[in-house]
Amino acid sequence: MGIVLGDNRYGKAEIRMVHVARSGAHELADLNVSVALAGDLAGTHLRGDNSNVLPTDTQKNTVYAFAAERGVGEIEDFALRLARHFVSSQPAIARAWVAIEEYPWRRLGPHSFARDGGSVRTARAVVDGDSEWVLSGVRELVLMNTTNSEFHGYVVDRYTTLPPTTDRILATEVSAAWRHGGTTVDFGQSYVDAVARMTDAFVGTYSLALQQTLYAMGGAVLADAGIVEARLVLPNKHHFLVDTAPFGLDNPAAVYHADDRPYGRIEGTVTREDTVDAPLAWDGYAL
Ligand SMILES: O=c1[nH]c(=O)c2[nH]c(=O)[nH]c2[nH]1
Repeated sequence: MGIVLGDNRYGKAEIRMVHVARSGAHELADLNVSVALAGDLAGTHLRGDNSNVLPTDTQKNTVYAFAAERGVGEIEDFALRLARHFVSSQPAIARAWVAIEEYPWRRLGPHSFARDGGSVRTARAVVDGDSEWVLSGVRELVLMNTTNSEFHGYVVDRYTTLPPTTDRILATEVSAAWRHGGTTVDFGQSYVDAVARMTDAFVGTYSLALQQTLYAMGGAVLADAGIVEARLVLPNKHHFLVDTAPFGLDNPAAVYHADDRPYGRIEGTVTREDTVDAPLAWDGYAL
């Protein structure tokens, strides 16, 4: 029976780089950069012929060198520069994926910062020959509505114990990513707007299901005409009312147990009607 080499890619993962821009008040970029390359790499797999292999160590150095030469700027632009470089400078490399996470720091002074507990900004640039895609995203965006959430009308079978509710806590930790229609975008402003619109949609939706809230949040991201597709993963962070009757106490929707597992996991994609799918942009992307 013959054995055939299938899809493969390789690269340096999780390059933790901190860049300090020192003109005026210092600017901090705290990044986690991952590179993956694909192309004519059969030789290394089949024979250990590394003549087409740009070492992952060199890829790491390239990330540092690009930051040293021109700074970082918006993470989408930095990812694009890197992905274009690997494809254009390496004849054997046909495709590059560069993913970046940016950790938030709050300014305390001209050269002082506190690591923020807030959400992580993400970006991914994918270059395949002449085709390019850019994704932006957010994760660890934790949101809660303490009312305006109901859940009822669902299927009831012999295993159902969940009571219907007309008033519950709705809480989630948003992981979302969205695809831009182009590559020339003010990514910083676009990110701020997308997160604000998504958050407003969570706050403003009277929810009959987290699925309904997801669709509203995805649609809010697509209110930006430059964004063509949004994918969201919303864990339903269940809050169960504690039974205080054994203590002779009322619990009028005040004391909850915040359960961490198991959780409902609601996933969805929202696209413009006329959008062409971009499977390579999302290939291997885990929200
Ligand atoms: O918003 C919800 N969607 C569900 O699909 C679901 N299932 C469940 O048990 N609780 C909820 N809540």
